[in-house]
This record gives sequence, structure tokens and C-alpha cells, in this order.
Amino acid sequence: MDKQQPPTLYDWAGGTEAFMALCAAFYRKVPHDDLLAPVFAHMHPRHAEHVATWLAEVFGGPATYTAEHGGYPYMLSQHLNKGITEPQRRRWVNLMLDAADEVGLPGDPEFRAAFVSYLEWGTRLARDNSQPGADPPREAPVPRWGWGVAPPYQP
Ligand code: HEM
Repeated sequence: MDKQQPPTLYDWAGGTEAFMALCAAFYRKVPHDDLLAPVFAHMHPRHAEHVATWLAEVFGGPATYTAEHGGYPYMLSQHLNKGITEPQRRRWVNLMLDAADEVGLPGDPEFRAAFVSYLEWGTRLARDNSQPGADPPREAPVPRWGWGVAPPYQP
């Protein structure tokens, strides 16, 4: 491992394939979930793939969501006025973590800390932006998440 440059979270996780597996597992659970099933009842047939593409970009992979799926403005538009509740947000995080375990995303403390911090940040924004009357910025870059304060330890 390059001492100056730890791998991206995307590479550490296993690349696009890993995020596709994660989202496939998550959206397999959704129809059986009392709080989330109604929220996603009319989702786009390729929604899981699109969210995987978003996550791959956030965690340091190719900027494919920006290039091919409308980037931040489209993601934001999909949450506006959805009225996501705190219990729904929390369930979303719980299911994503269950899915991460199920598909074998890395379980080391550093990766999971960074992963969870993005999920907490992103879901709280999604919840807030989804409230009626919310007026978030319509244009912003897709965030690029890193290891934060605890990158992989390199003696
Ligand atoms: C880190 C948190 C989140 C991320 C990264 C995320 C990501 C995305 C993306 C990228 C889209 C657009 C998909 C597309 O291009 O087709 C989307 C749509 C959507 N999201 Fe989220 N989301 C998050 C949190 C949530 C939460 C907490 C909820 C509700 C509990 C939610 C509900 C939805 C719904 C209902 C749609 C529209 C689905 C459709 O009609 O196709 N999201 N999300």
C-alpha cells in the first residue's frame, strides 16, 4: 500500500461490483419492510443500480452517476417532497448495514466507520431535503467521501 495515498473507499470495498451487490441486497429487503416498502413502491426498475452508481462515485469510483444519470441535481430532485420520516431514515441505515454484512463488504473498523459516517450524513440530508417546503441548493457536486480521521493504519 502506498504510504502517502491510501486506497479509495471504493477500491477497499471491492469496486462497482461490491456496491451493485450491496444495493441489490438492500432493495431485496425493502418490499418486506413495513416502513420502507410504501416509500419505494413505485421506484424506477433500475433504481438499485442507480443508487449503487451514486455510492460508487461518492466513495471514490468513476463519476458515472454525474456523467450518465443527472448527477447531484437529479438525486436531489428524487427526494424532494417525499416527506421521509426519522423512523424511515433510521430503517434505511439499518437495512443498508444489514445488506453490507450480507454481501461481505469489508468489516474492518476503519472502513465501517467511514461507510457509516456517509450513510448518517446522506440520510439526514435526504430526510431534511424531503420535507415539504425545504429549499436545498439545486446544484452541488456529488460528495467525495474519504477515510476521515481513521485511515488504514500503516506502520
Ligand atoms: C445516503 C443516503 C441516500 C442516498 C445516497 C440516496 C441516493 C438516491 C439516489 C441516487 C436516487 C436517485 C436514483 C436514480 O437516479 O434513479 C434516490 C432516489 C430515491 N431515494 Fe434516496 N438516497 C438516500 C437516502 C434515502 C432515504 C433515507 C430514503 C427514504 C427512506 C430515500 C428514498 C428515495 C426514493 C423514494 C427515491 C426515488 C426512487 C424512484 O422513484 O425511483 N433515499 N436516492
